[in-house]
Amino acid sequence: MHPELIIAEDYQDLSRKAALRVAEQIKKKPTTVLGLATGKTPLGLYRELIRLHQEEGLDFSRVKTFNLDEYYGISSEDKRSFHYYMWENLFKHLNIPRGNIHLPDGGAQDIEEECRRYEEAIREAGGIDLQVLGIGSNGHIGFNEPGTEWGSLTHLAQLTPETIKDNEEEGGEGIPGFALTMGIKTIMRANRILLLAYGESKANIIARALKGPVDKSVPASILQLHPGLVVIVDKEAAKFLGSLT
Ligand SMILES: O=P(O)(O)OC[C@H]1O[C@](O)(CO)[C@@H](O)[C@@H]1O
Repeated sequence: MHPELIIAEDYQDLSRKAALRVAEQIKKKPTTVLGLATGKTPLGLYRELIRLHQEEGLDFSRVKTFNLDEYYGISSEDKRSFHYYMWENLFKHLNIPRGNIHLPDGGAQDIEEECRRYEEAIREAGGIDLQVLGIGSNGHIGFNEPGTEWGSLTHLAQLTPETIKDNEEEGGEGIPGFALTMGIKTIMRANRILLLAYGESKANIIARALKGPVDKSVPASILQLHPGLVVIVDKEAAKFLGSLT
């Protein structure tokens, strides 16, 4: 069946199952290039990866990472930045060399150049082996909001009021209105994609993304066309998936 759909008991189970997939990938290919996401959803996965590193010796010394996105107009030291989030929630707990970690630079002066540089860095690393993805309540992936072109590469995106509101609920007031994000095409180029979602609030959008028409109004719906898509959701987020299960 396509995509591979795994329904977890709860958030902890989802996080463990996702971490096992990431760990398997790293064991199979120690030089794995991971695509990483921020937001609430991957926090449990990151905690579990830290545990696997600390207790079971999962080795990140040759792993490379590329994050999906970063807010525009704030520095990487800013506590609202995804640099800060990633450092605090994952990187500082692992044995990954700093030089192997990549995020778009939201403080870059020349945006177009920064976007080109980011695409080039992904290409030079050999492309993304496994991309971890969450889904926004409006179906966005990375910061590719509804209407984004399927052929988009890394670019400056304007966030919708809905996304700003969601992210302020998580990250506090004053979230920038723009971000640098991998494009839909950048994401679709990954060899494998691990899409994660939990909770009732994601049930509707997950069903539209996986069972609805492939349409730009739901950016995540393009994932139906990805041959290496693995979806891990908890029971609540799976509520409307019906016949897919
Ligand atoms: O996991 P959350 O917090 O629901 O966020 C969903 C998605 O929204 C973003 O944070 C961007 O708004 C993505 O990076 C994330 O995957």
